[in-house]
Amino acid sequence: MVANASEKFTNLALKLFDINAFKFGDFKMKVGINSPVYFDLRVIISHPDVMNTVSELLLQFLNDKKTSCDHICGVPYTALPIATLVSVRDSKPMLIRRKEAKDYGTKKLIEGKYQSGDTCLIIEDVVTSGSSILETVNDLRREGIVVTDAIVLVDREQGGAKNIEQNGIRMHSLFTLSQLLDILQEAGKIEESTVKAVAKYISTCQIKADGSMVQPSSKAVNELNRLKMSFEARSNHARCPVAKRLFQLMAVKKSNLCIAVDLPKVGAILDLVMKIGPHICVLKTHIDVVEDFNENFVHSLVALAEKYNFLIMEDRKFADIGNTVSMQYGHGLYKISQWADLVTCHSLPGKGVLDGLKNGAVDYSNKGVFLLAEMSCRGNLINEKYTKDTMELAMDGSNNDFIAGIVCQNPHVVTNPGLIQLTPGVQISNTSDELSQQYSSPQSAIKEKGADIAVVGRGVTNSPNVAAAAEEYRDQLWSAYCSRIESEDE
Ligand SMILES: O=c1ccn([C@@H]2O[C@H](COP(=O)(O)O)[C@@H](O)[C@H]2O)c(=O)[nH]1
Repeated sequence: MVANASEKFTNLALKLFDINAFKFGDFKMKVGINSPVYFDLRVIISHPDVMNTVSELLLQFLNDKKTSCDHICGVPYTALPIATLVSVRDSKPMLIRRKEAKDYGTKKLIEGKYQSGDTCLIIEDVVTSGSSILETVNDLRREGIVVTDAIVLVDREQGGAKNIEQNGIRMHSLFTLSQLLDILQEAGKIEESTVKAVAKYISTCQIKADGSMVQPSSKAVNELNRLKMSFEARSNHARCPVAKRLFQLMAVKKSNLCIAVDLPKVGAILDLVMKIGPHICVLKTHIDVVEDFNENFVHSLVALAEKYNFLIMEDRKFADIGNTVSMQYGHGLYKISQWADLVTCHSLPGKGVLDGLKNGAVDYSNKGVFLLAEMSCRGNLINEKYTKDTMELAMDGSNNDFIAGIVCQNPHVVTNPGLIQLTPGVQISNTSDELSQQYSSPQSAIKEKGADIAVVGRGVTNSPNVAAAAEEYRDQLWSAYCSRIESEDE
């Protein structure tokens, strides 16, 4: 069946969300204020079907508006490929505005064949203040080219249209931010609280063409800053059912403590879990260090998890091709998928590792994954690009019902309030061990590193009184979380 125009718009909006062309959370903007919504339409060049639809809808929109022109010019850089497609579809010659004039040859700023008095339509991906459009318009006008209209894919509704119109240019948009929010909410992709948070931000954060705020005194608050949100509120933003459950469990139990039970004997593990169970939200295992593993052990562990209301995470750090990971997760001696609510996984193999995990679970709707974006040990080889690419994988629309959170060490990695930051390397009395592990205090893990859940291993398991130690860590971590969400500072 062929989609009608309105279905095409809706489908495009949903597809843009799924490919991460825009996201919700806490993002630093050019104007210096953090925004709850961020557009990155550069990603669409990796999706020819999206490029095709965008150019088709732009052309249709322009024809409907009867906007005529001699040339088309995209604002560099993101809009350049879009403008190229529209130019080809419409058989309309293109102009390219260089960001800097060449310092050799023709030294031209505007490339393409034109004459003074020709008309040109501007194409842009996203408009905030409109300053990028105006820079392009000014250079075209200096060459005598007449510009009266600009079309953008998304208008963030932060004053750009007005700023551009004050310079004699009509601005058209395929989508306004409000329209996108409506479509996403209608499709169940975002919550009402997200829509409200964005609307509040937009109304307080109108921007002039020079980048300054219209009302500099008004405090634009980003209500989607996860570091300031309660776990209850964040449970509404979780796309992964296990993450939702974990947020709620943490709020009810007032615990953001995960204990790593890296002990070799099942008896010792079960004995410890009975003592620490009341204080933890997650119990983390390394099942392959257990010397006397047997099926009864995992049954007992699951029973204790039910009794004390915590989730079980197997820190397997899967890192192989999908087929191998599928077997490691669902089969073998440990049959991890049968008893662990959560597992950890390296992003190194890419999407295939997640597909493998999904394949290895009988029903992955009650399972979740924490992706490793950073590690706690000194000298680890993870760099910024790896961390960023890991987050792209985590945010991919096809995985977000399976990704419960991220293992990392700094507060800027997780921007989405629906994802949980898990931070290992926490101890009160030591700052390192002899094998490169690095520790921070419970307060520093929560308030400086941005942890939602802190992982404590030997800090508890080596204590002569594990129950008291667990209680101490739990109290310190929970009060650091309460003070983080209550404090006024950014
Ligand atoms: O970057 C990472 C990832 C995982 N871990 C795991 O956490 C615990 C830490 O134990 P401690 O005794 O508190 O050092 C352990 O199970 C690691 O495998 C990590 O430390 N760092």
